[in-house]
Amino acid sequence: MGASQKDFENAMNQVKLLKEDPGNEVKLKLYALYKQATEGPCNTPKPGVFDLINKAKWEAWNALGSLPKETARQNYVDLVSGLSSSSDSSSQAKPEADRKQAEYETVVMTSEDGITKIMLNRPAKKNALTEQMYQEIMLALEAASKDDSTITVLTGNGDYYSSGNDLTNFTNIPPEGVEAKAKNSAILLRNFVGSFIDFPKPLVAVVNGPAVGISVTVLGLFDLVYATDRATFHTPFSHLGQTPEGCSSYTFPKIMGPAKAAEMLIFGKKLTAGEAYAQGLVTEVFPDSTFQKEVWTRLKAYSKLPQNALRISKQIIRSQEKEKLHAVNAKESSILQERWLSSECMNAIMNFFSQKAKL
Ligand SMILES: CCCCCC/C=C/C(=O)SCCNC(=O)CCNC(=O)[C@H](O)C(C)(C)COP(=O)(O)OP(=O)(O)OC[C@H]1O[C@@H](n2cnc3c(N)ncnc32)[C@H](O)[C@@H]1OP(=O)(O)O
Repeated sequence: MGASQKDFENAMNQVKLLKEDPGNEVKLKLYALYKQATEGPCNTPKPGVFDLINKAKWEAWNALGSLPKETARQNYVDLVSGLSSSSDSSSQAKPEADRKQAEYETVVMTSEDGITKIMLNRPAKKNALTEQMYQEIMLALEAASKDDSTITVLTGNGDYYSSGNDLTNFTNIPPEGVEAKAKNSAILLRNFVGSFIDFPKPLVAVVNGPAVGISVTVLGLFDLVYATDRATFHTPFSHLGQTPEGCSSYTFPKIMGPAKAAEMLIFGKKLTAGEAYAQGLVTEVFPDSTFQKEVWTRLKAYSKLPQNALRISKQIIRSQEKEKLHAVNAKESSILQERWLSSECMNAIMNFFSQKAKL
């Protein structure tokens, strides 16, 4: 079977994460394969002789002749995969501990006692999610889905679980790049949430402090949510001129009923950990002083349960509504793509940075 649209989109995102410049020749190949995969054979007039860069790009695309779109997509994915592994090869010589860490800059991934822990690691910024961080979480989830651990945990370093989307993701964009930015962000969002929908093993959120925005909404896709009593749950989408994501427009009304979901998702009501527990978003709340000890003791016991039974049970539950979740995710992402272009949203983000509107 050839590369899927999702493999192709993942490969496009991986290109942005390459640590080393792959050089002009490879960049031209990537460009040509991308055009062929998305538009088919070269269909534009040859640029003039002095337009050197566009001429080189055109020639690379044109050289692919009538290569089918699907083959171009597969070749693009293969080329990126080769680049990613060769850019990792320098780290492969390093000791095991170093190697694991070298792959990620914004998360820390560790595996012990049958539990893989993915820890968001920008404590000074309250673990706000940059584009790099979305990518690294997806890569970490992919790795966790294939490792030999039984349970996967997402948690935060420092006093916050996460303050949600890093609002700098939407700053310093030149006017002519705004639409492309919204489109790429919607693709990234859809892939990010998709990796939670598809995650095959039991997934646990260890909510070590306040959670905001997308870090709250995706909780509806976890199997267990353990929270410290210091945690709060806040989805200030309307304040930001935005709309719900993370499948919360579907999962929250199911979990807590439409009235309580509306309070959170439309009116931005911030819940305490106790309220989130009462509404079914949180599995259990622990006193902050014993939170880490109690949670990890519990998870270590769970991780000794038969691995396949856990995984299969999760998959039976998820399979009932996987298709629905993907459809909701696609819709929410496409609505947000429009929202990000609105003056309501742009003004709210500017306000945050001018310190007028801390939420
Ligand atoms: C690819 C795109 C996908 C998009 C998906 C859609 C997602 C939507 C959402 O997640 S919406 C929610 C967005 N988040 C917020 O609106 C939270 C904004 N932050 C705050 O309101 C506050 O920072 C706080 C309440 C989280 C914490 O307040 P406080 O305790 O007073 O700390 P500071 O504000 O001083 O924060 C310390 C430091 O961190 C920076 N920071 C915190 N959160 C964010 C953020 N979300 N984006 C960017 N930067 C953030 C803050 O600016 C401070 O930086 P500084 O020390 O001043 O350099």
